[in-house]
Amino acid sequence: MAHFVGAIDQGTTSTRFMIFDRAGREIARHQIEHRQILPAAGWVEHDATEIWENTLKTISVALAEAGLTSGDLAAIGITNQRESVVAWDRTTGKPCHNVIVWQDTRTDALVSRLDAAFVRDRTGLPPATYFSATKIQWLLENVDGLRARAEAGDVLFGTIDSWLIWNLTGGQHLTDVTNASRTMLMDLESLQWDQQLLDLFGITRAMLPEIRPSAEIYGHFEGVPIAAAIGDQQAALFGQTCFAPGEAKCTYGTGGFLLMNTGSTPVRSSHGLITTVGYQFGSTVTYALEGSIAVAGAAIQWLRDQLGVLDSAAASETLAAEVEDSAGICFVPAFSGLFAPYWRPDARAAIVGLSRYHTAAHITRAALEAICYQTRDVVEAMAQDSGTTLDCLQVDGGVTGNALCMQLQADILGVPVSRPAVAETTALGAAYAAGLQVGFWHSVDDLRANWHEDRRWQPTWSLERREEGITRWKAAIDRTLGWVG
Ligand SMILES: Nc1ncnc2c1ncn2[C@@H]1O[C@H](COP(=O)(O)OP(=O)(O)O)[C@@H](O)[C@H]1O
Ligand SMILES: O=P(O)(O)OC[C@H](O)CO
Repeated sequence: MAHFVGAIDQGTTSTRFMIFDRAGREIARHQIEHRQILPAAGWVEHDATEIWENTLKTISVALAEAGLTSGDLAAIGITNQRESVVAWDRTTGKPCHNVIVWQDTRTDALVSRLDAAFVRDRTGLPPATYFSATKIQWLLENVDGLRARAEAGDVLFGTIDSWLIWNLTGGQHLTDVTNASRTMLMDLESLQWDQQLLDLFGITRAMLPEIRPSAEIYGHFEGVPIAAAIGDQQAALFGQTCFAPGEAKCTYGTGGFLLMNTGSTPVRSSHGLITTVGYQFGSTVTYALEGSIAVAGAAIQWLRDQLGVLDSAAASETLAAEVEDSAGICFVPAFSGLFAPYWRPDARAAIVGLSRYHTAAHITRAALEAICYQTRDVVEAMAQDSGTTLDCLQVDGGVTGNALCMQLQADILGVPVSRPAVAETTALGAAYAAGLQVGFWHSVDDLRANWHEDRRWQPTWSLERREEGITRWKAAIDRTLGWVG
């Protein structure tokens, strides 16, 4: 009898395999970072083979460390960084190019030619370099011989879920609907590839995977059913047990992503949010509104890796705590332009207000504040679009390990911030979806009972201080616009 469920969480910076028991408790995990390949300004790539090898390794090490074998797993769920595109050879299974990552802005010019109203209406997405369609178009137009091979049926495309399903199951070319909803190629109502969009980007249907619900048996790996695939932010929504309309969470990883469950109908945004599929079980579809922030923890990574002012991401908390505030500076980390709610590809990052007085501690504190101000911007847009004002923000993801940042978030939002006991809600959500599919869990009520609060931060700033900060932040945003393009 299998007592556990496993989840592969293939994120932007690392791949982890986690094992959960029936109470949703973590039994084991193994995590491996992969290389961030930055070939030119604005370009971000990963090595698909490295990601696949890391996936295999994390599964075997986590099982070994827990003293388990694959036979102890009732199912495996997959969750993944979304939008990033892989192209691979159907016969050899070898990638034809590096993964073009969601943060990559090389397709700026292709995006600027799109009819924004048409794309938004069909897909729920504002045209942006963020999504998969122009990345596939770029590969077809720029990799020698790729279009001819793809049209002959020799090359397959997919997001990371498809790449992992293909490798784990020995050749199933499938994707789940939440990932498909991020490609800018899927009709949000029919949940199928849209022929007009395929024609627009020069993509043929046979190059793409079949779209399937978020939970079903896609195939087997070492005899274990691969029973769910779900984009990482939607998985976190599920792992945070936001099953009812109006329930929302914010995940702070490389980027930041606020998602609100909107029930069985797609809610169209008029305030700069995305309409997306939350999850699909059988024929029941749940939609979500999403505020996507391109750079959250990535700003801390940048301070660590590019500027070298931090030894580790965690050191950002101690350094930022050395000063009482950011002494009037603002850091807008628009490295990939600005996503929600601005959608300005022409923005680039800036630190404004600097004088000789300022130190690395002020800049680090401003980076943490930027994560929180960006989140406040999307919380505001969410309230305008959904008519629902959050009275508490449920949070998760790597950055939530930073207590100072979460205190700043409560201060800047003016509402409490709550972190669950299992902060790895992305992996947990994928495990939940897979476990429900195979009957390991029986209903979402079982899952709700597993949610426990670990820590809550209460707002401490006066309204005046909050408003002053927001005004300064908006002025800083204005200064980043129109820098490129
Ligand atoms: N204590 C911390 N303070 C601030 N940022 C952190 C902290 N720990 C991790 N991070 C940031 O969180 C990100 C990793 O979080 P994770 O949820 O694993 O992201 P992803 O799924 O995008 O790979 C990195 O960008 C890292 O810089
Ligand atoms: O890998 P993460 O957690 O930063 O998530 C990336 C998102 O899926 C991009 O849309």
